[in-house]
Amino acid sequence: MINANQTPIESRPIVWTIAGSDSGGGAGIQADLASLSDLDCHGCSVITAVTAQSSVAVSLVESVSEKMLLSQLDTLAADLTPAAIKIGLLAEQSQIVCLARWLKQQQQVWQQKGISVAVILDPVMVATCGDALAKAAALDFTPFKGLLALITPNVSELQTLAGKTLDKLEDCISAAKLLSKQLETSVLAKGGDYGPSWCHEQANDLLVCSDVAGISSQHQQQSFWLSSPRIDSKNNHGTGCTLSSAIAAVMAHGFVLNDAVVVAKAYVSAGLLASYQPGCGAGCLARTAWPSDLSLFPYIKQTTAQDSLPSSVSHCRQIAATKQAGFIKIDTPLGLYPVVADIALLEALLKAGAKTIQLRIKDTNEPTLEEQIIKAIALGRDYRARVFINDHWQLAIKHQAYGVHLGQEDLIDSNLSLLREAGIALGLSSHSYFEILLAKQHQPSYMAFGHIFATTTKQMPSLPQGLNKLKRYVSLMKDELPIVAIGGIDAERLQSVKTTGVDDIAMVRALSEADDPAAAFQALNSAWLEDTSYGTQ
Ligand SMILES: Cc1ncc(COP(=O)(O)OP(=O)(O)O)c(N)n1
Ligand SMILES: Cc1nc(C(=O)O)sc1CCOP(=O)(O)O
Ligand SMILES: [Mg+2]
Repeated sequence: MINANQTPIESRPIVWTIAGSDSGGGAGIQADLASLSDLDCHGCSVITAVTAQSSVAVSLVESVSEKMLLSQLDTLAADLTPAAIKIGLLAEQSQIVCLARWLKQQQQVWQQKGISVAVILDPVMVATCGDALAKAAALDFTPFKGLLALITPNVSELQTLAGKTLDKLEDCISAAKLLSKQLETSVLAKGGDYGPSWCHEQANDLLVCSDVAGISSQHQQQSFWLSSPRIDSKNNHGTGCTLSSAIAAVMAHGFVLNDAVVVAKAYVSAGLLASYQPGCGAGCLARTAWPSDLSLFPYIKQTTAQDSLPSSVSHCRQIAATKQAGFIKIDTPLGLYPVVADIALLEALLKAGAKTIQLRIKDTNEPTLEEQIIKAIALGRDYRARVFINDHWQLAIKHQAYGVHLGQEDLIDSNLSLLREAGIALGLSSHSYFEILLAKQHQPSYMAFGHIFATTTKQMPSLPQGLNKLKRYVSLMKDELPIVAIGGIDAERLQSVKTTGVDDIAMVRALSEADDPAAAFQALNSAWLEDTSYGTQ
């Protein structure tokens, strides 16, 4: 049965896996294709090597010939253009050189056609049972320099690539950053395997971002710890293959790299929780579809100058829970939420019945800024409405506003403790899974997801999210806190936004550019309220 969030079969993005065949079925091409299909993609395969493998041993590895490798690549390229590529086992150095050369040429062809293809490399060297898969002890991946979106070594692979042991946390961080520079790619250094002492308690992966397309400038060239509780399962054969193919799948659906990593991590956690053992050795992960259980997603912590590891996940979650106590919980719908740039429109919309409204004055040098904020807060009291002040959190505290709306960039210069102590409600913007997880850690009163459709109101670094992404975000956050959709929403699009199950909608131009904003508000508000009951959509 197809659920509401599934992509129709005919519009599934194509993802290639270039990897080895695992006759045991738990890893390699077999795990990749199962994951790709489970995540609503059409998987194509380029087999690099055939392995005679079970869950307990690798008996034989035979690489395919260069002719066969290239023939598979050319045949696929002529017909089945990928949205993303995952590369797994490359059994010998000559395959690395051959594939990198082919990829370099093909990327130029795709670029000329305006097609962008993210390539994820999982530098597989050893099978879970401990037997070697690749011919050389240390493969050299430098031919892939500049061709990858992400490389995903585990600790032992990172050690091999770095040419030294990485017992100390600082060494591991430096090695990941160095690899990122050497290959000009983002790096996900996986701590999931039970390796050095710093990755015992939980699965801590280090994401080093390098020129990631479509993410906030604030996260560019930064590093993040992604921490998940360690799932104590011996059935972990194919974990790395599943993770990297899931990252490719999520990117193929148009999500940015950082999102793909956190969704794939949640997918792997869910797969491990439901894992099974078909043979005598390590069993394999279950395929459990696109994850929407928030507890499976990692806790994110940006690395600091000290590069300290986050304390345990439960400790981080406890801190988040303590913070939650401060921010106001919104228990009646925000409804149709106008965002306005002046007091006259604010008053007209309050008169028309708006119960939530935001004053958004972007010019910090506006001489009447404080005066307008004072007036907006007073009008909110008169009309018993929730008035949110955009950006100017100090003035909001000074004049005791109901709420403040902040973007994630605004958080750098704001003091959330002061806002919490002042009893002020907080709305936070999010533009991706990654930002949602970060925003959630502050336990705001509501979250706004945008921009759903193209907007001219504001220059956005990200692409419009569209309804499919909004649906995924809503299924992740529904019942956690109120979710507002913003960006390009108007009378025509209102019903389609409603079908995503989002709680509330915010609008700028649909009201400010209407001939009669008050009448427009009333018409849009009635359309929004029609057949909508809070929390049960
Ligand atoms: C309801 C709502 N959602 C999103 C925003 C955008 O906030 P932010 O990202 O801080 O951008 P600016 O509005 O400050 O340009 C918002 N204001 N309101
Ligand atoms: C102010 C704002 N913030 C957005 C976000 O995605 O964070 S989109 C947006 C503008 C929304 O304006 P309109 O309704 O005119 O498209
Ligand atoms: Mg802002």
